[in-house]
Amino acid sequence: MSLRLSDLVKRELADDPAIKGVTADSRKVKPGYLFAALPGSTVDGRKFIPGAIEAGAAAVLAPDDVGGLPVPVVHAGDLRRAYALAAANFWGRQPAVCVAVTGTNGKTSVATFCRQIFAAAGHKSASMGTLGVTISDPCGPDEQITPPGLTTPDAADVAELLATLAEKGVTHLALEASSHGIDQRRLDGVKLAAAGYLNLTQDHLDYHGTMGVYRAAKLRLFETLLPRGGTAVLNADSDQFPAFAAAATEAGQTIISTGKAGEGVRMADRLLTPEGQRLKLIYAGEEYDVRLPLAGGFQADNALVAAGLCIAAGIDPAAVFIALEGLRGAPGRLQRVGTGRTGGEAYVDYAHTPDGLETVLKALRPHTLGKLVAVFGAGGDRDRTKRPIMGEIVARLADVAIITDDNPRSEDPAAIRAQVQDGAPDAQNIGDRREAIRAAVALLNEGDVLVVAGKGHEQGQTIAGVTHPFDDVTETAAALGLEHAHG
Ligand SMILES: CC(=O)N[C@H]1[C@@H](OP(=O)(O)OP(=O)(O)OC[C@H]2O[C@@H](n3ccc(=O)[nH]c3=O)[C@H](O)[C@@H]2O)O[C@H](CO)[C@@H](O)[C@@H]1O[C@H](C)C(=O)N[C@@H](C)C(=O)N[C@H](CCC(=O)O)C(=O)O
Ligand SMILES: Nc1ncnc2c1ncn2[C@@H]1O[C@H](COP(=O)(O)OP(=O)(O)OP(=O)(O)O)[C@@H](O)[C@H]1O
Ligand SMILES: N[C@H](CCC[C@H](N)C(=O)O)C(=O)O
Ligand SMILES: [Mg+2]
Repeated sequence: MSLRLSDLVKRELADDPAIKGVTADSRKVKPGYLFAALPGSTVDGRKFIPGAIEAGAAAVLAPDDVGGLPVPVVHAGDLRRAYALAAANFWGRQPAVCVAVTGTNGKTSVATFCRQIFAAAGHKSASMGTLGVTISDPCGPDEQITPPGLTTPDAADVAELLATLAEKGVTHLALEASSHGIDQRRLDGVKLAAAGYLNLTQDHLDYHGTMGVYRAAKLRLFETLLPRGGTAVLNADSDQFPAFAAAATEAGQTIISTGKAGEGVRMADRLLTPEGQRLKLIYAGEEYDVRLPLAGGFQADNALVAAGLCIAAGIDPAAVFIALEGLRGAPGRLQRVGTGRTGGEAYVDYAHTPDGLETVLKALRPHTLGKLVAVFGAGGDRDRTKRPIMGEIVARLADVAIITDDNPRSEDPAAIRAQVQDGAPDAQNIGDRREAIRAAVALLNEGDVLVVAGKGHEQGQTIAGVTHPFDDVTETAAALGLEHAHG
């Protein structure tokens, strides 16, 4: 079957060429492609129309009149949405059941939990997000089909990946909806059965400007992306829960609220155990006693949202709660690395926001008989206003704070560290991350706990536009004198 431009943009067209692909990047255009000329945040895609046509573009999607072109031009007010819908129409197939999750922190954890629960219930499943795309086959090993990249990929990549997953027999997909991704319409072509909301705390103000605009981006998942009749799974313990519940109600969705204040999946009790935690959950009047093999109250919050999404996706609730007992944490999220030569435990975690740091340090405190040591930093070319707040939180909640570099990107690393230090005047300041990790490990004794925060699974340190290989787990294990990190 050959698709015409009119099939993609759903309009009657006099000039209706066959379309062979859809992209917003002129460098990816091949003969017969539809090129979407998106005015971006750094360059104006309209600049690349001549190059795209030279490369063989058969049609152009543009925001306004771009003047006499030799190929048909389709205009759209909401161009990014039109681009996402055209890509979805081009690629066609999607896994039968897609669920999405948003929140400042915890999206990757929830997406990987959903993938595991779906697989435990016998479905070929996948997750898409910060860690890339991973498929779980109930009868075989996991398969990673794309490496880590954007949390929510470009709309054409999303459409192609969904078609690839459906082709591979994946029936259940959980995807991360970043605020950038929702705002830039990267998910507008995805047919969602359910959507989850975790929390809204400070991050990304460089992009959104204010918390109100940031919140509006996340609300759009419920206002626009999740259809009427879909299920909204909402963490009732978040202070922003009322706004998300109101949006879901307004949009005609069923709500499953979760957490201590939840009425859908309610956490009636939580007990710390050496293996993780024991949860008493109430769902539809039934009580479930769940041994969650993960540390940290935040992982219980994430597990409940994942459970709600899987129930909304049609999985038998009893099977969902049993599956929680087999969950593995996402790599680099409160991942235990090992024990120091003179005792103490070291963890790698991905906390890179004020609330993430506060949450992980509070989660580790009950496991710390001695001192709590934190190595952390803040990313360059990202929200600057979060830096001193992150410093203040670590200075308050850890016993030893060591500020180091975390992807300074194009910024001066020492200037970023100084901004973090504004909130943590007494913290040590060691720019070189390897040296900072070694200094922290050297402090460890029996009963102490170290968390190396901010990079989690990342495999590189980006300095002045160059990414140098760097892995917190490997570096921490080496500093501990271990050959391999223990899980
Ligand atoms: C600020 C931001 O989100 N930018 C993303 C956005 O870029 P943009 O639309 O502003 O693009 P631009 O660079 O101004 O270019 C405009 C247009 O010209 C096109 N172009 C450009 C050059 C050329 O030669 N030819 C050409 O056609 C581009 O493909 C684009 O369509 O769309 C691009 C394509 O999808 C993304 O690669 C790019 O991500 C940049 C690299 C990025 O770093 N994004 C981060 C901040 C991000 O999106 N993070 C979120 C959140 C993570 C979290 O939750 O913490 C994520 O989902 O990963
Ligand atoms: N529910 C939660 N509440 C607060 N903090 C959390 C929660 N879940 C995870 N965290 C913290 O945030 C870190 C990142 O978790 P995760 O990768 O699951 O979040 P994310 O939303 O996918 O992040 P990103 O925005 O980079 O994609 C964890 O390592 C932990 O420190
Ligand atoms: N998705 C997040 C990841 C931040 C990870 C941290 N290591 C950093 O570089 O700031 C972002 O792009 O803001
Ligand atoms: Mg993520």
